Amino acid sequence: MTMLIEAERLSKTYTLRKKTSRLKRERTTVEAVRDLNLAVPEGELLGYIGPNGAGKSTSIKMFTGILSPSGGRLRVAGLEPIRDRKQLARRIGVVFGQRTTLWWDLPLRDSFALLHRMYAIPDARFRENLARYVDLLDLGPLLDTPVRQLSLGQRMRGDLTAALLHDPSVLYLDEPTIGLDVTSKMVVRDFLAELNRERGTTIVLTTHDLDDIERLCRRVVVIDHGTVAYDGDLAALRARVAADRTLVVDLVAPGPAIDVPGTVVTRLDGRRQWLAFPVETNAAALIATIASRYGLVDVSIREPDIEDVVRQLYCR
Ligand SMILES: Nc1ncnc2c1ncn2[C@@H]1O[C@H](COP(=O)(O)OP(=O)(O)OP(=O)(O)O)[C@@H](O)[C@H]1O
Repeated sequence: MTMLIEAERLSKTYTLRKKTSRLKRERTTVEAVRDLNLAVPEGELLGYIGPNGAGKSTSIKMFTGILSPSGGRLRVAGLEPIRDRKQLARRIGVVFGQRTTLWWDLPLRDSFALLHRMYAIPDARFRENLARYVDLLDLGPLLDTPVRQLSLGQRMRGDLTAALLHDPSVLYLDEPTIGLDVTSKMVVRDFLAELNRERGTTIVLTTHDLDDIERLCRRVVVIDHGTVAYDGDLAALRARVAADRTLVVDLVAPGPAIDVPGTVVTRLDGRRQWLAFPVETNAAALIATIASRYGLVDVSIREPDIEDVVRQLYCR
């Protein structure tokens, strides 16, 4: 199996200089990525998820040759990202949901023509790819529209095409469905699934939308505190940590975390507390115990969903 991304004990430390007085500056360091091990084979559709500040963007910036690692070993498509970044640029595509790589004032068609030149894509291949993606993403009627006049969903379809015209082996997507309506999300997801299936493009997908993961990814890597907290399939992740249900409790007044054996408070917000408890626990008995010791106003039970699964993984 050919590995497209190989990271061994990869790390990145940021150094910050903070002004503490008029003359003094203090140096602090942030270990954004530490000892990260990851191997992504060709053709994978990988969900790369984790809480805010976990180190996802930093690691992806290293995978794409934008940031140099502080330590460890990294190869992408057989290249060393920083040393070989020009060669690497031809092998990868990047889409950021929050930003566009297209030229704001130019019609889509002209942005694509510029990319044709920048990547020196052979004419026939450019024409063939453009026709294919314009058809799949229904961009025909929009080719002469300036990017600034496109809706978010239309722009995302344009960005996906722009990232793929040069036939990259790996496509990195950062929140590709953020802000999109349900229909546009479906278009993007169907397109990515087909791209991976038909062309074998390796996809690394970062998203906070767990529906994206559920619908697309066979394998999930959870990053936490700069390192891999879980690497495996989604079903096994769910099985590993989803054995908990959540009791949402409203108390008469805010107070300390409820202390009842067999439960763990996972969240506390004013009068409301969230308690994780194993599926096999008798919920009625648990509620009765809490009611006998705390001033209870309301309770509800939530079955585990994938967000809980990830949150519980972090808690552990
Ligand atoms: N340029 C920078 N200088 C200093 N610290 C940084 C820089 N970029 C990121 N960090 C810090 O590194 C850590 C990892 O950040 P990173 O952006 O990689 O996380 P993330 O998982 O992508 O988060 P999010 O989901 O919020 O995008 C955080 O503590 C962040 O504050």
